[in-house]
This record gives sequence, C-alpha cells and structure tokens, in this order.
Amino acid sequence: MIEARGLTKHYGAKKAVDNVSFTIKPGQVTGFLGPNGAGKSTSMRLMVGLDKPSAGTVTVNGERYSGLRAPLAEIGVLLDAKGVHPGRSARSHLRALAATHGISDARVNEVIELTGLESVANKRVGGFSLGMGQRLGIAAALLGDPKVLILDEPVNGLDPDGVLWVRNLLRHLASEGRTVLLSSHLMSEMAQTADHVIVLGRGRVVADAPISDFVGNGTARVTVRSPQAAELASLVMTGRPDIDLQPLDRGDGQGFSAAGLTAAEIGEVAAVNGIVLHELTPVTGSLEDAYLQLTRDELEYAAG
Ligand SMILES: Nc1ncnc2c1ncn2[C@@H]1O[C@H](COP(=O)(O)OP(=O)(O)OP(=O)(O)O)[C@@H](O)[C@H]1O
Repeated sequence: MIEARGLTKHYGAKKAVDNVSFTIKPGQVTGFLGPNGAGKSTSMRLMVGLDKPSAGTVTVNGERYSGLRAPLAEIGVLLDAKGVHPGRSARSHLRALAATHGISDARVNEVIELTGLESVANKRVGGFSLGMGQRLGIAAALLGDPKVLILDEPVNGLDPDGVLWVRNLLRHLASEGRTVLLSSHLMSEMAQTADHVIVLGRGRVVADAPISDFVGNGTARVTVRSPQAAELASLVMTGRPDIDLQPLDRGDGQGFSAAGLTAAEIGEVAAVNGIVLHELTPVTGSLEDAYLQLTRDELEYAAG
C-alpha cells in the first residue's frame, strides 16, 4: 500500500506536485498516467525518498521510505534503468545490491533467470541495449522480493516479446497480493496491464478510478450508416438535446457517429420508421480516448 496525503513538491516557483492525495492498493496494478511534466516521476521520487516533500507525506506500507529498515525487501523500484555503473557486469551489479541487504547469491541467480538475462549476466552493463538495461532494472527491483513495486516506464525500449513479458510479470505480481505502481505513456499497454488508474495533470490528481470506470466515462459512440442517414439523425435527435451526433469522416452524408444513446435504441427508431441500415456498430471508448479527453486542458507542453 502506498499512501500520499497532501503531498506537495515545489522547485522554486514551480509546483511539480500540488497537494495530491491517493491510496495505491495491494493486489492490483495501478497505472500512473499524465502528460509530460505532470508530476509522475517527482511523485515516484518522493515515494522512495529521493526527494523531500515541500509539504504532506507519502508512506509505503505505513512507513516513510527513510524509516524502512530493509528497503529492498519492502519496495522494489525502477526509476532510471541507466543508473548503473557501465563497467560492471549485470551479475556484479545485482550482487552488490544484494550484499547491502544480506540477500543470497541464489536469489541473484533467480532474478537473472526470471528476467531472461542469463546469457548476458556476466557482460558489462555499458554494452547493454535499452531493453537489456530495462530487464536489469526490473531484476534489481525484484531482488528483495518486495511487497510494493514502483516502475517508471518499465516497457520503454522493450521489443513486443519484452512488453508482453512485463505485462504478464506485473499481472502475476499483483495477483500475489503485491502493490504495483506503473507509469507509461503507452495507452494500449496500460489498458491491458492496469486495473486502476491515477491521472495527474499539472501536479494534481485529475482522475483516480478503476480502469473500467475511467474508460466508461470516455466517449462510447455508435457508428451508423444508412442511405437515409439525415432522416434517421433527425428522428433520434427529437426531444433529446443530450445526444451528440457527428458526421462520419467519409463526409458522404450517408452516416453519423452518435453518443448518448445505444445501438439498440437507434435500431428500434430505424425499424419503426422503415429506415434501411447499412451499419450499426457500438464503438467502445478506449483508454486513450478517455485519457486524451481528460488531459486536453492539462498539457504543459502542447503542439501549437
Ligand atoms: N529537479 C527539478 N528541478 C526543477 N524542476 C523540476 C525538477 N524535476 C521536475 N521538475 C519540473 O516539475 C514538473 C514535473 O516533472 P516530472 O518529471 O515529475 O513530470 P512527469 O509527469 O514525470 O513527466 P514525463 O512524463 O515527461 O516524465 C515539470 O514541470 C518539471 O520540469
């Protein structure tokens, strides 16, 4: 469990994290989302004591990070996969970390195997690809068999096999009752991995919800094609100011996209009025749609 209460971090006049409160629960993967500069990395650094809050608190399993006696056994962290001495081998890096906590060589071998690093474990980290570096970062995070994992962009640089591997690993770790916090800008990946999302915008929490609720709040629409599209549109709109109708991109006047009513409702109006339908497709909102809609006003760095 990770708990933030009134957590705030200023850098000079800049409020990187602005009075945020949230609880990240065990037994699920929580996705940490937000535009560039929203405050995700700063929040993660505060969680693991790499920065001090200007105000408020953040605790891991009820303790501040600085109060943890064996941090590696409580919380596994991947914040910067490149933060490893390039002259060291992967194995010696992990052994050095293990030595600080009396963790056995057998556990070092276990995480090397678990992360698929056996063939390169004795090679210099300086020669590692981005993906191998990410795997080593994950191996280090898992070393102490922690109950809480915080991973900043863990799939960055991984090939599709690696991405799938991380997804399955994180789902498995959550199913064991661990707390897993994951940041990523890859919405499709997040949609498949996370159970719950916390979205930051300009240092504040702008959403904190189960992923199904979050996506459900986005725009679920129905695509309609009909040679009598205009007639059908006016029928379904009658007395329903809440309905949003948009012409389809094709622009031939033969269809529209509707939000605010179901495919069944449109189908029934068409049937009662003898209108021919060529298509009637519910389009479920995606995490990306819901996210983009929510964060449109939260961008610190936006294209003009
Ligand atoms: N050490 C620092 N000194 C000054 N400003 C900082 C520092 N660290 C972060 N910031 C600023 O705080 C804000 C939040 O940054 P942060 O890196 O936490 O965002 P983020 O959500 O992780 O972004 P990204 O998705 O780009 O990684 C940004 O405006 C950033 O420029």
